[in-house]
Formats: sequence, structure tokens, C-alpha cells
Amino acid sequence: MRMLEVVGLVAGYGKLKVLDSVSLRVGDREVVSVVGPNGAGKTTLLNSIMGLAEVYSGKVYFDGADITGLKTEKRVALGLSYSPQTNNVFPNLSVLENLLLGAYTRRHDRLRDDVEEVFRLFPELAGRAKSKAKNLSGGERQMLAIARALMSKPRLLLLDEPTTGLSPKASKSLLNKLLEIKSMGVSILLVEQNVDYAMSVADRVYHLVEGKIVGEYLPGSPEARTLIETFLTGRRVS
Ligand SMILES: Nc1ncnc2c1ncn2[C@@H]1O[C@H](COP(=O)(O)OP(=O)(O)OP(=O)(O)O)[C@@H](O)[C@H]1O
Repeated sequence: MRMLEVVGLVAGYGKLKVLDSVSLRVGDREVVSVVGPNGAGKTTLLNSIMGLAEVYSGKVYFDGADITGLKTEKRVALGLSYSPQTNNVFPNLSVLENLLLGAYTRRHDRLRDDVEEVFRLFPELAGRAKSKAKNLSGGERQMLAIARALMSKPRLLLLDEPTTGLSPKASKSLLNKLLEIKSMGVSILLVEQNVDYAMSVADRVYHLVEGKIVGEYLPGSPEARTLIETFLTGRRVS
């Protein structure tokens, strides 16, 4: 079994069923991306994996253990971490305070080393440790959100459209950081609307449309190129 296995997940919010029998997997040291149009259910998928949406049927396994019914903080303690698309930093707290909050599930004996490690990964944040998060640029804020998620020392990082609102240059720089995070031994499940971005970092890509997985691709394959073209021309794949 892979590190993360999602099997036949039907999930949503109250009476609204969003995901329809979604199955996917993420292996050790793998970057997997989920692409799909607005409203396809990408965020709901991440929410379900973290215990933040209602699961009506299906299972989520992490390291072979069934975590479908676990509380979110228990999932974090097991090694899952989540950087949501919005509201992912505390604007009135400093960069350092945001980072320390990311470590709330852990014992605190190595925090200084861990802060230094994320500052090595994101030197842009190191010089702004005392700045309030609300004073950061969009790109710096996304970096802080990811850095904060890393402070719980995850083995699997869930990222919801971290390039939202960033320039192409800032997006590429952020995507390069994801490859560095992968090389540190952390797996990543990346939700993206920009197919080119997803394909540039992912080992595998799933295509989610109207709550269903309609394809799985290896970046660089002819099928993957077709997927990109389909997105770019706005045609629907079903
Ligand atoms: N907290 C919520 N409560 C109720 N409905 C929700 C909630 N979050 C999302 N939805 C609904 O679930 C459906 C799927 O939304 P979701 O955010 O998962 O899609 P998405 O693929 O991430 O879209 P986007 O790319 O626009 O973020 C939409 O109809 C949305 O209105």
C-alpha cells in the first residue's frame, strides 16, 4: 500500500455530495497533482483527507492505517499537513509566530532548528521574521503558509493552489521550492488549476471533473499533452 490511499471516496458537505467515488494514491517521496476546473471538488478532496469534509462512504488510509474517521489534529500528528488556498496565515501575527503555531502538535525541543531549516528553504522569510504576515507580498505569504505547514514535520504535504494570485515568475520560484521539499523526503499532493504548473513538478497527475477522477497521467506523455491542450482550449474531457 502507498503512503496515502484514497479508496472510493464519496464526500461533501451536508446534503451536497461533491466527490463521487474518488480513488487515488500518493507514494513515498512522490509529488502528485490533482488538476480540474473550478468547482470540480479539488479542495473538497483535500478537506476530506484532512477530516474537514463529510465522508459518506469510502476510505482514507495513511501508512496502511484507516484514518477516515480520525480528528484533524490526529492526522497532523501522524504526518499529514495542509496549506489551504486562502486564510492560510494569521495576518496579525509575525512570520515567526505563524511558524511556531504550525508546530502546535509537536514537542518543542527542536523548534529552533526547525525554524532555521524552513528559513534555509525560504531565505525570503528569514529577514522578515518579525514582520506581520499581513505585510508580506503574495508570494511571501504563500511561502509562509507552506513553511508553517512544514513546521509539523509532515511526511505528506497537501497544498491547495499555492500559485493563486502569483506572477508567473513567483509561481515558478514557488514550484521550485516544492521540488526542494520533495528532496527533503516529503511527499506532496498538489491541487492546481494551472496544468502546466502541475505537470512541471508532478510525478503523476490526476484529472478531476465534477467530482470524478477522469484520468491519470505521467507528465511528458502524449496523453498528458492532450490534457494540457484540453484545458487550454476550454474543451471538456469526460
Ligand atoms: N465548506 C463548504 N460548504 C458547502 N459547500 C462547499 C464548501 N466548500 C465547497 N463547497 C461546494 O463544493 C463544490 C466543490 O467545491 P471545491 O471548492 O471543492 O472545488 P474546487 O475544485 O476546489 O474549485 P476551485 O478551483 O474554484 O477552488 C462547489 O459546489 C462548492 O460550492
